[in-house]
Amino acid sequence: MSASPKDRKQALRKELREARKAHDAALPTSIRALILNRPPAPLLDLVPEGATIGLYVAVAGEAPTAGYARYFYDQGHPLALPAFTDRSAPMEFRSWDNPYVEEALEEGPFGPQPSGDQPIVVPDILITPLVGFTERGERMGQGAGHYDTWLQSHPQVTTIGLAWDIQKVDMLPLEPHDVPLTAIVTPSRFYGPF
Ligand SMILES: Nc1nc2c(c(=O)[nH]1)N(C=O)[C@@H](CNc1ccc(C(=O)N[C@@H](CCC(=O)O)C(=O)O)cc1)CN2
Ligand SMILES: Nc1ncnc2c1ncn2[C@@H]1O[C@H](COP(=O)(O)OP(=O)(O)OP(=O)(O)O)[C@@H](O)[C@H]1O
Repeated sequence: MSASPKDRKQALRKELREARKAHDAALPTSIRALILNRPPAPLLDLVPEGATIGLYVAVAGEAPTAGYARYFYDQGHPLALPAFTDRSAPMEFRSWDNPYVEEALEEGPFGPQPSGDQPIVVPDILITPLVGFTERGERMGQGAGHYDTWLQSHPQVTTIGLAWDIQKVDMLPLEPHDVPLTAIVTPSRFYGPF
């Protein structure tokens, strides 16, 4: 019997997480500071004035978001980050006051997140982490279904995947709940809008 999409995803996820880590670790510090430092013009074309931008705080291996966070903040956009009340709670977004101040965040079950005092918001533009993508806008994440579940109840949101070029694959095992992206940005290319 051939493996199910879920099993094939898990195997590919392991491979791509390792590739992503190795790629990131091999980047010279002086180069890393320049990469994905400012959103490219085709991304800005998708962002209305005043739109709330959902971001993520990158962990080791992930495409960095600090430059985009500061850029959008400087342009007057409200920012938001994923937040969880506990490990089994669904993902929500809470306001991110100030991307220049690290202490503004507290430790959540999946990393730094805004404190529970911050209002819950719905981003208009969502910049998502990913483990793998295709040039057709298909996305594979960490496998917890956090983004797919949230996006299913917020289908109007514009979703932008942020990734290293090496995370592109020809095919992803897909399941019916997988929500495709509006566009993808890598250090060398812009894919979409689809
Ligand atoms: N930076 C970042 N923030 C994020 C996500 C993400 O992928 N990256 N999420 C995405 O949904 C949500 C949190 N959900 C997560 C669910 C599972 C794992 C996870 O399994 N992590 C692995 C390590 C992965 C690696 O080595 O790259 C682990 O803990 O073993 C991480 C986050 C929201 N915030
Ligand atoms: N819309 C949904 N409704 C209910 N469960 C879902 C939904 N989307 C995903 N799931 C659950 O989450 C599990 C993981 O899904 P999948 O492997 O597609 O996650 P992913 O795309 O890698 O992660 P994410 O969406 O967090 O980035 C699925 O097996 C499923 O049980």
